[in-house]
Amino acid sequence: MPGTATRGMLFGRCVKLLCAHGARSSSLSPSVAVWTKGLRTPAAATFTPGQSRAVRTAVTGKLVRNGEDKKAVICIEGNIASGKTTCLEYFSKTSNIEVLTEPVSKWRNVRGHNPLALMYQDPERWGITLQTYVQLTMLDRHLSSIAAPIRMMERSIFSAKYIFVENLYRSGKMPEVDYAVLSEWFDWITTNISIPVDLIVYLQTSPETCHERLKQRCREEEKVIPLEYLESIHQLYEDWLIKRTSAPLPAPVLVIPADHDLQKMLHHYEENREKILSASYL
Ligand SMILES: Nc1ncnc2c1ncn2[C@@H]1O[C@H](COP(=O)(O)OP(=O)(O)O)[C@@H](O)[C@H]1O
Ligand SMILES: O=c1ccn([C@H]2C[C@H](O)[C@@H](COP(=O)(O)O)O2)c(=O)[nH]1
Repeated sequence: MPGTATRGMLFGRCVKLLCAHGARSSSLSPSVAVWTKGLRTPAAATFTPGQSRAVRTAVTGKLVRNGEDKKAVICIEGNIASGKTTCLEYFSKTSNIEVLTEPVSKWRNVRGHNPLALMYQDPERWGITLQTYVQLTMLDRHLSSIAAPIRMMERSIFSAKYIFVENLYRSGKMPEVDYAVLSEWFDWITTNISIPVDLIVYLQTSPETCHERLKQRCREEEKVIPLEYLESIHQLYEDWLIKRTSAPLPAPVLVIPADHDLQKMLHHYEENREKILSASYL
């Protein structure tokens, strides 16, 4: 129909936009890899041996970043200050693993603005602003090219939506229209773009432990976080990853109790190393 963009055209435009942004922006990873829209029929695949970025197909019909879909993806999930960064730091010393921390520095400074601080000051006004940017930067993290065969990420686009957006909405701090717009974006992204996750490692802590560690870390924006906020986040994580009643699970879950002191946690990580890395054989 004249003047009406088809889903495919919109999709093509979105990819071009991503590429154009990557070419001139310093804040998101450059999107120079070849992208293909997975075909619905595997038999229709064209594959040229020897060309790692040749056209590949997927049975899902989703956009696939060539080559990256073969790599194992492990997401470390948990409450604020549960020890995710510390865990990633530990595994960063392992060859074959590339760790991708949460892009918190971007959330604290986007072109001179601090949406993280604004959200904590006035969630009703700035919740959508922060979470829109979180969604974009997490998507960028999921789609970035890495050299290593195993990608270990701090959180995911899924927890941004299922935990943080959900928490703002359910606590009455996000207007319904903001929630609807964010949900439309999230649904479009997850319907049209392949975001594979092979394993979720859940660092399970009590909200009290996180509150203590949060105070110890002393991040300026987070000084206003009360224990009740961490309790809500904890409950949402438990519903998603343990009770499995709230939202779809993108991958199997490995639970690691994480209230212990640092020494014991490092020991637990070592004990679970094989289980975690076996995600790369899946
Ligand atoms: N097992 C632990 N015991 C005590 N303190 C810890 C432990 N793990 C991390 N910390 C400290 O708690 C704070 C939050 O840890 P961090 O790894 O930054 O959490 P996250 O990335 O989940 O927000 C940091 O100051 C860190 O040094
Ligand atoms: O979707 C999100 C993800 C994170 N945040 C906030 C929560 C914390 O204040 C920081 C970073 O979290 P860490 O657990 O310390 O890594 O970002 C959010 O508001 N929305």
